[in-house]
Amino acid sequence: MDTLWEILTVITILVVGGITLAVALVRGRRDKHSSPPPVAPPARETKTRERNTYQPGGAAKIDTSKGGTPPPPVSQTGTTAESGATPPPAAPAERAAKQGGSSPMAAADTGAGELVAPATGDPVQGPGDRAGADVSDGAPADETVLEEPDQEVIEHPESARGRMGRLRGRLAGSNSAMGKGLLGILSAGTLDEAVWEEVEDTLLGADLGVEATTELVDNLRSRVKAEGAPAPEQLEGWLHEELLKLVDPSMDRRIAASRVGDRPAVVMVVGVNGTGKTTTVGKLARVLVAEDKQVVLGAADTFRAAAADQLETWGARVGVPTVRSQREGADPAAVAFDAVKDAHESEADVVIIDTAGRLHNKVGLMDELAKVKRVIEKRSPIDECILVLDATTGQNGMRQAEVFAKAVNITGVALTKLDGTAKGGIVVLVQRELGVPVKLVGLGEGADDLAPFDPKAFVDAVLD
Ligand SMILES: Nc1nc2c(ncn2[C@@H]2O[C@H](COP(=O)(O)OP(=O)(O)OP(=O)(O)O)[C@@H](O)[C@H]2O)c(=O)[nH]1
Repeated sequence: MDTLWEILTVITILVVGGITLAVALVRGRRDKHSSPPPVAPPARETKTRERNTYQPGGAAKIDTSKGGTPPPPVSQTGTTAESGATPPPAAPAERAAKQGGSSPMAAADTGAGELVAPATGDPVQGPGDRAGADVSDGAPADETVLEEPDQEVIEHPESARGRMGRLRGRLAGSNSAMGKGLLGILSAGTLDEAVWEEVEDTLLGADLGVEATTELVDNLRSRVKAEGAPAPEQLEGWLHEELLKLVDPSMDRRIAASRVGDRPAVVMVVGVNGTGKTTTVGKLARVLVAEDKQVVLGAADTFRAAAADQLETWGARVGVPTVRSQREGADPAAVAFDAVKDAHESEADVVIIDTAGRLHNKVGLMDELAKVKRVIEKRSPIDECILVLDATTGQNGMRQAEVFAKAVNITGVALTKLDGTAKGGIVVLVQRELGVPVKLVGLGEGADDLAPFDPKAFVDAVLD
């Protein structure tokens, strides 16, 4: 009997133990399931960057085919861009490894030459020479952010088509004084030595430059000599022809803003501060958006924080993203590099890089621009380098142009503030001195007051 009890007790203990174990196991599992899940890294938000859907009415006038092999079809659904909040910056070391270069950039402050601010004539200066403090060449280390525009507030920029026609009044307003003056002098009576001198003075006063002035007057004199005293209309016709010859309609004024093979076109914009550089980049973005181009802006003017804000605002108005640094004084080459990278990844048509126009001194600025150029070229060739010149600055502007041309390979000029000067002859002077065409002209402060330069419309406006 005792044995029976013992067996029953053992069985009971085993059963109770088993049940307890089972309950504990079940609880344990439940607890495991109800515990908070491990914190997963935030999913990378991918944002579809939609193509700007604005369709310009009629054929756009600006020719953006330069350098562009026919663009491969770009997905209409757009391409992905990294989260708008945080950029995709690779770690500095990773970037350095990828890009190879590591030699520190030499300090650039040699104290040599200064650029002069166009409006004030003051030396342009800043708090320090950033180039001297830059990180290693080719290893951009500053964090950049991609500022995606708010798609709901997109403006529809005016098509470039016929802009110069609309803006002709502005051009004529200040420059037709020269044309009228010339026609007045030439039709006043006998074409003697005094008249030709007066013609020369008028042309020189319009910043045409000595060489072009002499050429134009010599040609006119030869025609008069060969064909006898002309009627005023004939003389006007000759003047028109000779001026047009000087402006040179044969120059290639296309802007490289179409995809080149399987990559975006890269446009770098340089110029002294105050010439209208950032404004021109913003206006150019609008021109390209009006032509249904997918544009990315790079705010590599990190010298002044407000410049990046200004650029971002221009971009946001037309749905164009801006790659920028939040830090004033960040490495501009890093920003430029990341902008080009973003444009590649988002399969944009073109990336436009705004650069600084002011540094401690000329040498520092030129070294920085040369570095920006070199670093961009580690990722992509530069297809266009546009120098922005203020038309009102005359010879000073020309000196600036020569300095910039030594640092970077200028491929075209944007001549701003032509609305506010009677010195339209600078178009000819710039082209001759630099050997590159004026491609764009700024004719006002309005958002759509930038026009592709049209030699005939220009000469018409001057002589009408
Ligand atoms: N009248 C006129 N004003 C212009 C034109 N283009 C630019 N401006 C004005 O010139 C001023 C300077 O323009 P910005 O674009 O800030 O010049 P910036 O060269 O970028 O100068 P920083 O940012 O200081 O380097 C602004 O007030 C513009 O509105 C133009 O074609 N005509």
